[in-house]
Amino acid sequence: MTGLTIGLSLSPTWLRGGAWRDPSSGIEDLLSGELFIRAAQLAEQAHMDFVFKPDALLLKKEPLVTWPGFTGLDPVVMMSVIARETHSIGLVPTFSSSFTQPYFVARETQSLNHISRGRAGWNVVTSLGGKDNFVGVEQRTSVELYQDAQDYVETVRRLWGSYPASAIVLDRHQGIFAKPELVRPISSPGVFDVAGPLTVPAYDDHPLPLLHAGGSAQSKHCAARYADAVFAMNATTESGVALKEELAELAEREGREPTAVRVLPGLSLCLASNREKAEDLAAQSFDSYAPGHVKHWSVVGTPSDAVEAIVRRYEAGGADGFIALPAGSWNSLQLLVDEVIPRLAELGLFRSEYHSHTLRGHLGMGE
Ligand SMILES: Cc1cc2nc3c(=O)[nH]c(=O)nc-3n(C[C@H](O)[C@H](O)[C@H](O)COP(=O)(O)O)c2cc1C
Repeated sequence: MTGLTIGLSLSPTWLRGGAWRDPSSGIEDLLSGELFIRAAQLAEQAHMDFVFKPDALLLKKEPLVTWPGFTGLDPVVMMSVIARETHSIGLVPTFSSSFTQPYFVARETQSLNHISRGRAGWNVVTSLGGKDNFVGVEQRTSVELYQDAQDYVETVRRLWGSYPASAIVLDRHQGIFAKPELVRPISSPGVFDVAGPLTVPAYDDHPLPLLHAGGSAQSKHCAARYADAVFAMNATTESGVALKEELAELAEREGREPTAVRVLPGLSLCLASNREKAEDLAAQSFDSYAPGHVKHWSVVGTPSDAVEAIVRRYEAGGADGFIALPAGSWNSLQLLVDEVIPRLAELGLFRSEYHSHTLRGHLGMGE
């Protein structure tokens, strides 16, 4: 595996704190999709691997006084709109394995994969919460949630394969649409008694790339078995190195390559043309919410500071890339796109153009 993997979080971190109050923030378009189309188009301009939509299935009322908090669109609806306004960038919505049904998730993600012509992935989470919004969901321990998550992912993968791409014939002359003999019901492991087949044929005969976000021992076992990348919270290089080593060992035990699971820490980037301005921006935008909110790896400084921090961590083996969480203002995202990523490309650590138009292709998993 060579080069960085870079994703952009479409949780508008750059509008946090007081930043949304700036007249040019675009906050009015938070729910029209325009805000995220603009961000995704910028990410595509920098040839990033994917945009990724975190999700919450509950709303906390208190933060709404000062900023949007969990206010936001449904991930697949948002990604479907973005798919029509972009051409190459990967699209990774978040779906919980704790509350929703595998059939539903298999169908949504495979539909997005068609609409985007092979650019969809899935961020698997066991969820921050939301149990009370779903009928018939029991309280489960972390161990049970992750056991279910593994069965869930397995079921979704089998559903994706239940109506293979090769079943579609489209022979106008003979009037044959598909080969029903290739369409098969599935057997589901564990608690998910799902028969299939799916109504949506597979876009191609590969499973969609999986991202996973979590931190526990169970999460790492789940990632080692199924994930192609993890969205991690590694504030320090040392913790990133340790996570990479642990996942490499666990992946090998699962019969996978030690490099199969990329470690992508969240990287909070509060950028400006000089350090003083960046510090001011950080002070303004981080002021109004709880201290310690940036638990993530964080750079407050110039684009050169960001390049240096990224190169240092990558070369120390503490990350395979990062998920950008721009902070402070739109300008942090603009500087990431205009200065940080082109510099990484000049250093040979990132692509300077797309060589593929699918997410699998960007991740070097074959077309
Ligand atoms: C970096 C990171 C990002 C996460 N993103 C989400 C998310 O978008 N939606 C969600 O419901 N849960 C999210 N979670 C929560 C996890 O799904 C999980 O429920 C939680 O971390 C507890 O599991 P753990 O003990 O394995 O960390 C995230 C967790 C981490 C560490």
